[in-house]
Amino acid sequence: MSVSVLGSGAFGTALAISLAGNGPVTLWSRNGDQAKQMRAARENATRLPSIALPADITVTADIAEALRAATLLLAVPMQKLRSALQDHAPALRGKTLVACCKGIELTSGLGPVAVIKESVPDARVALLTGPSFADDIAHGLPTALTLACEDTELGKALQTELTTANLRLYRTTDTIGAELGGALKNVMAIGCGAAIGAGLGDSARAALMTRGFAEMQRFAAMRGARADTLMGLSGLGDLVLTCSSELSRNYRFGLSLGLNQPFDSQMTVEGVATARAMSDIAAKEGLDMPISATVADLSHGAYSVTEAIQNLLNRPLKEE
Ligand SMILES: NC(=O)C1=CN([C@@H]2O[C@H](COP(=O)(O)OP(=O)(O)OC[C@H]3O[C@@H](n4cnc5c(N)ncnc54)[C@H](O)[C@@H]3O)[C@@H](O)[C@H]2O)C=CC1
Ligand SMILES: O=C(CO)COP(=O)(O)O
Repeated sequence: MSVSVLGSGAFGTALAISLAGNGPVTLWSRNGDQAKQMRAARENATRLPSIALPADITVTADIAEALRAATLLLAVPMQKLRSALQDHAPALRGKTLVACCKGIELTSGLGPVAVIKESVPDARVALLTGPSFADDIAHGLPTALTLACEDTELGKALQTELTTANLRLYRTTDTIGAELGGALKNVMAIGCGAAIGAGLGDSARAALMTRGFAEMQRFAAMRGARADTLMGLSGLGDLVLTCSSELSRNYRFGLSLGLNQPFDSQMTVEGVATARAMSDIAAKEGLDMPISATVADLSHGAYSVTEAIQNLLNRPLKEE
């Protein structure tokens, strides 16, 4: 089997670097100039500077070249996934499409697996998610991720194909639970970053992580996820990583809110749109999701971090 990665940002490039240890990989960029630069410099200077691209990676902007592979990893931001698929939908028919993005689509309220099924109905769909920074993967540091696929046999084949020397894949058939863990932890990471940025301390962060996890579990259960999936790498594992490391862009975005400092608008911060999508859905379903709603409002400048915390602290007392 052969693999291509569509999307040459931080995560797509890191996955290609890791997979090149297994054999040839094609890394596709929609930007011809960027592909040319990466081919010449053998690095992704904007997203993963100073990390060499192994010789087994072919960088291309020619989609036909990338689509020769049977397995395609889709490493684009969640809010861009549908348009990326629509651009090439006829050629994607029958392919195995592995979503590598984390989020809920704002316009539809759907996760990546459902968006792929709608956009390319006869594709074979899976999801790769879990705690991992692109930088760590690209440096060959040990990482464990979840490969989620409703079809057990396809899941096993992909687990074997996409496991590399330093990237160990676990398998589940619960795509809903796996994609919601990855999507919702970004919302909580923004909240935790904001709390730390505003000087509220590590105890406040622990409270936000724990009560945020309760919201993740509530939301995932409403969508039909298995409870144990949320306890695994794709849920709790990624929540812990993202809420506690400044390598996370969602966490750093939160920090900037707490510190009242500007943030680079070119940076992919998936939790902003997902917080909005998640709290809109929760409101419709009558689910209690105060932290998510607060993060959604905070991210759009509705109030300050201090006001947000006061709102959360002043809620009626309840059982844990
Ligand atoms: N960076 C990381 O450490 C990790 C990222 N992820 C997830 O991977 C996804 C992508 O994130 P990054 O690679 O970090 O973002 P990035 O901002 O570094 O790269 C995104 C890439 O997608 C491309 N793109 C955007 N719209 C496109 C379209 N319509 N068609 C084709 N390509 C398009 C951009 O040109 C860019 O190369 C996100 O959902 C993120 O949550 C998951 C795990 C780790
Ligand atoms: O998903 C990630 C870690 O698992 C990357 O987090 P950020 O998108 O916040 O950088």
